Amino acid sequence: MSAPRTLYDKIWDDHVVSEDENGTCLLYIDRHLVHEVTSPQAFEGLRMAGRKVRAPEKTLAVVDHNVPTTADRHEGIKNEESRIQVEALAQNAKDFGVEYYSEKDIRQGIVHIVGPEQGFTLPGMTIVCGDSHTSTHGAFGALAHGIGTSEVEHVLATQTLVQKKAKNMLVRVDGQLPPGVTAKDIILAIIGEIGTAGGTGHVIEFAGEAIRSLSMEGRMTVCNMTIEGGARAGLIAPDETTFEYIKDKPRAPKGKAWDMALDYWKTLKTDEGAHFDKVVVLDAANLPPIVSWGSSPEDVVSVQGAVPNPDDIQDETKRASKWRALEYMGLKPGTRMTDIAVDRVFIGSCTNGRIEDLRAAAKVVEGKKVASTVSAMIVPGSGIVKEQAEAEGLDKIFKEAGFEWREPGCSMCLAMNDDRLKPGERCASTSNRNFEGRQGYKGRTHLVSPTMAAAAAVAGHFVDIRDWK
Ligand SMILES: CC(C)[C@H](C(=O)O)[C@@H](O)C(=O)O
Ligand code: SF4
Repeated sequence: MSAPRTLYDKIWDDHVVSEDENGTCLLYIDRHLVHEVTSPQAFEGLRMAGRKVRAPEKTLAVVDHNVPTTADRHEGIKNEESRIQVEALAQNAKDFGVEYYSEKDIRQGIVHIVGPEQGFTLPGMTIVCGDSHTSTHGAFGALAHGIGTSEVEHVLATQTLVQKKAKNMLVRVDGQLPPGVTAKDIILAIIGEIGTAGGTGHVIEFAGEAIRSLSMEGRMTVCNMTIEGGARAGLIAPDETTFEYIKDKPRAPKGKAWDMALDYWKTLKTDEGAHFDKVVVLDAANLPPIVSWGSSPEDVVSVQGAVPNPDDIQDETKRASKWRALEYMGLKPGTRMTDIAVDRVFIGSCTNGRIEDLRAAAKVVEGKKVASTVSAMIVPGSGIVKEQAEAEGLDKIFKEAGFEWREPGCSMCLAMNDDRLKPGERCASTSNRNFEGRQGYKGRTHLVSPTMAAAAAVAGHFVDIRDWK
């Protein structure tokens, strides 16, 4: 009998092409997602070396970061810099024979929403993209992580990646989530617990009853933010929920190929007794809805809590950095989270821009109005999400409540397109990063779940969604 292995061990072992004495491996890559920000130099490198894309059929390109979300897309992109980046990807995809979803394609959207939606993301695969939130795809039991631009070039040219194996970490969330508490709160709580460096050097497998009970959308939210906990990738073993989600996706295997794939996918779980280098256990029943207060995703507190006092921190460097965060955020220790007023609300991003997120938010705002002091918008994660939401009438609910209903893209998740916070503006955001300037110069970001963001839009300040009527 061979030694028991983790899910990560299994996927890793199945993809090692070669290994040298110091443990550096060449790993086969099954799927490569490409967006306009991190690919131009990579394609240029290929062009200069006279190389081709090794496996165009395993590569998929889509524009997301730079596309405007307001304009009619047939009018073209007005912002010069954005237009150049978008056109470069279109040209590169054409020159190298890679499938490409342009801003006019219904399948266009945020790369991490598009992959799963198309069935391009499947269990047991190695998946890379020149983007840190590639960890999202780990929700399917795929080994998925972000790579840099020189690695993008390497994968385009060879369909392999040079990698050293990471350590195994287990995060188990036992029990059931209370009503009003979501996948977003789980992952914010985990990062609050382990810190932004807690997963460094590890691949995290998420397990336990609360994780098992999540939909695929919820699992993607959890894995999406694994990178914010410092880990290389996040993984959730595939199960019936996974298979059900994948079944009729355009690129999912069909017929006999489906049956064979399913047989393999069912082996993708950690063996009993497999070794984890680090283990963290949380109880779902104790989790509240969470709001971030600072400029790091680890700066989190229960919505029932208050802005903490950095003076309570022992470590001098950390204390100074948290004071700086409070100054940036324009907050004082002791302020109750529910007393913090917001100017903007952003519901979208690869963390929470999927159909289920929009359904949950719509339920909260139905028949209500966005506060007069707030400007709020909904940005579906893809054209398919947008279409589905409109078929269900969610757009009407949002528009009647006073939300803007936008075109798909990364939007205000990061200040790379026209959607930005103005200096000093405070935003309840369903995205994943709250660094200084992330949503715009001097903008103030509070990370929350879609239902918490929706409720804040109506109330004008944070509210405990568990009290919502
Ligand atoms: C622009 C891109 C390289 C970046 C990333 O790697 O994650 C972005 O998507 C982000 O979320 O900060
Ligand atoms: S939505 Fe945000 S986090 Fe996701 S890929 Fe786009 S910029 Fe990065």
